[in-house]
Amino acid sequence: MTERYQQERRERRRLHNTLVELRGNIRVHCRLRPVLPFDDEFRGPGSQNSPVSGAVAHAVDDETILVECSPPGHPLINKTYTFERVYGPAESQRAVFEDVCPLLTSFLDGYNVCIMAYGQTGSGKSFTMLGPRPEQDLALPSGPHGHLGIIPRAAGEVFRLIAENPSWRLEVDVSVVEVYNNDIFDLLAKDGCAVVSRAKRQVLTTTEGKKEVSGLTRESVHSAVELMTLVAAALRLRAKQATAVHADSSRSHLVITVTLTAAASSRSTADRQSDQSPPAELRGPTPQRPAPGRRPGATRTVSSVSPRTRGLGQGSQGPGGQVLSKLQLVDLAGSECAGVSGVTGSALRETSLINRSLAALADVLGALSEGRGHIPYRNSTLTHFLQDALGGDAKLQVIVCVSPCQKHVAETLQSLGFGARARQVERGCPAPRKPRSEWTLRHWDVKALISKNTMKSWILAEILCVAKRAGPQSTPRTASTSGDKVVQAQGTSVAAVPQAGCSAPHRAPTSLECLLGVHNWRGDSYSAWEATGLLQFPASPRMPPRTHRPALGRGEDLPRRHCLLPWTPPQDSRWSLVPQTRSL
Ligand SMILES: Nc1ncnc2c1ncn2[C@@H]1O[C@H](COP(=O)(O)OP(=O)(O)OP(=O)(O)O)[C@@H](O)[C@H]1O
Repeated sequence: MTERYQQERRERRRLHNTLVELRGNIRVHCRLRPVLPFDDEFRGPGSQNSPVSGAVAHAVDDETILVECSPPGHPLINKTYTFERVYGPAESQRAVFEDVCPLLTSFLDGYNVCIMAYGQTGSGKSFTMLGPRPEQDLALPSGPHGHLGIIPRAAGEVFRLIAENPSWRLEVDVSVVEVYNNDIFDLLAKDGCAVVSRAKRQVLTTTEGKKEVSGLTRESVHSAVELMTLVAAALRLRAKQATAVHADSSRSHLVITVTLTAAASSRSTADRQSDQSPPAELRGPTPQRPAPGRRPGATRTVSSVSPRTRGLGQGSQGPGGQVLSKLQLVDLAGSECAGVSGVTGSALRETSLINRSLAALADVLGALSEGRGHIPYRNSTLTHFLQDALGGDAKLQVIVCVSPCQKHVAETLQSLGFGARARQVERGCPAPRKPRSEWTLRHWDVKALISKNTMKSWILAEILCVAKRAGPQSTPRTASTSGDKVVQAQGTSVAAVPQAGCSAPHRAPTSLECLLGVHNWRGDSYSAWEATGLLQFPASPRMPPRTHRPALGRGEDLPRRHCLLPWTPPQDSRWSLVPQTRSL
């Protein structure tokens, strides 16, 4: 019984996440840290009767958090908040990572992804993102994984996914910056003696309107250990300060950006042109092997010259340097009440600038959730820098970290309010960076297609159903056939995606060509679908009568009822997916 209940909960959550994604919402998870020894001194009188000593915030279930206390001289607080996922104090780092792990598959699929931890000082942001004291442990990804945070696990997962597909030819670069006192510092920059030093940088806008940091150092990495070694070195430069709340408080926002680029290929142009099949992610050398002309650990710098006339992928990176996707991992500085943290002097100024930048972040989310015309990204360097992730096409995951203690209840309520507001934001469906002709049909791509193509959504929904039945973890393999990229999910082909430049006049269009409007719906479209062998009506008569078929031009839209109502489908005539017999 309990197992069935858990199963249904999981299914409900999965469906909810799908909905969140379809609506373009920001996913928000909440993590409640345990009461820790350093909290003892903050235990308040209103929390004495709490089931967990000193705790006033409780994870009621895996979607709900309750804050309940009666601070002296204040009205009773009894508030619940719901998030896509709530982690209780006993939940492991692994559990947190497992929920964000699918985003890394999206990153490899060509989506921009941003994972961000938000919360008050000492609430567990760095613990969640990095793990305990990562700057002291250089061998993170290969060491015991018990307490590793999201960043080292993500590094391991990215390289694991790449290694799973030896035909992919990618380069992975990493940059690390901190936003400190409203300025950006490059934590991988080296001085004249090749010693890593902090160098001040600026946010610029590229020709495509994207935000980039000028002159930013990007180090090429070929393994998770290499990546984490750089991160650990950068962390030693990050601004820290002991406060009354947290002895090791970060005073800056840390942003680690992992960039996936198509590496320059050693093959001739003719060779490349004769290769019909590879999607964008298959170009260039494998990440384990350095690209021709690039040594391991090579540094590249984003040019600061004429940022408006030079995109990130051009000029500084050579012909193979097309940026495919970016993964931003953000450990924000903690909000804090100066009275509680007891800071003075320069630390007080830091606190004020941290709070101001976090307030600017909340303002941006507020403006986005209300659909305002003007979004105040430029009110702070942090929001200006993260503009693409917040309002752009990135899949954004926010993890709100909270303390269970009564002393921090005001900050906890503020953080939970921030998370609730972030959940209200509705953006466009995240778009992959790759050209449409190179899309690989995957779980998320189909959903993007559904939202763009209402006419065919019912058919796409069928495809999605089959893809889902194969399981969210299934990674479809791609292969080349005569001009089509066939996508497999656990041995069942779900659709064929047209490749660029293969629209031979007499060739039967593939199902997805029809779905995408590449081929119009006149004439033989239905039988053409059958001819592909990918989608078919199992029962006879197979097609709607000609008079009832939609006569539409390319790209025209048709409400679903026109397809379905005039024609009564024969019994059991749902579109079925035919197992692919071609060898892949
Ligand atoms: N879930 C947890 N389990 C065990 N210990 C935790 C957990 N979360 C946080 N801690 C511990 O609490 C302390 C504060 O956590 P952390 O450094 O991550 O806070 P923070 O939110 O990053 O603070 P700041 O913003 O001031 O840097 C650390 O000693 C950390 O190891």
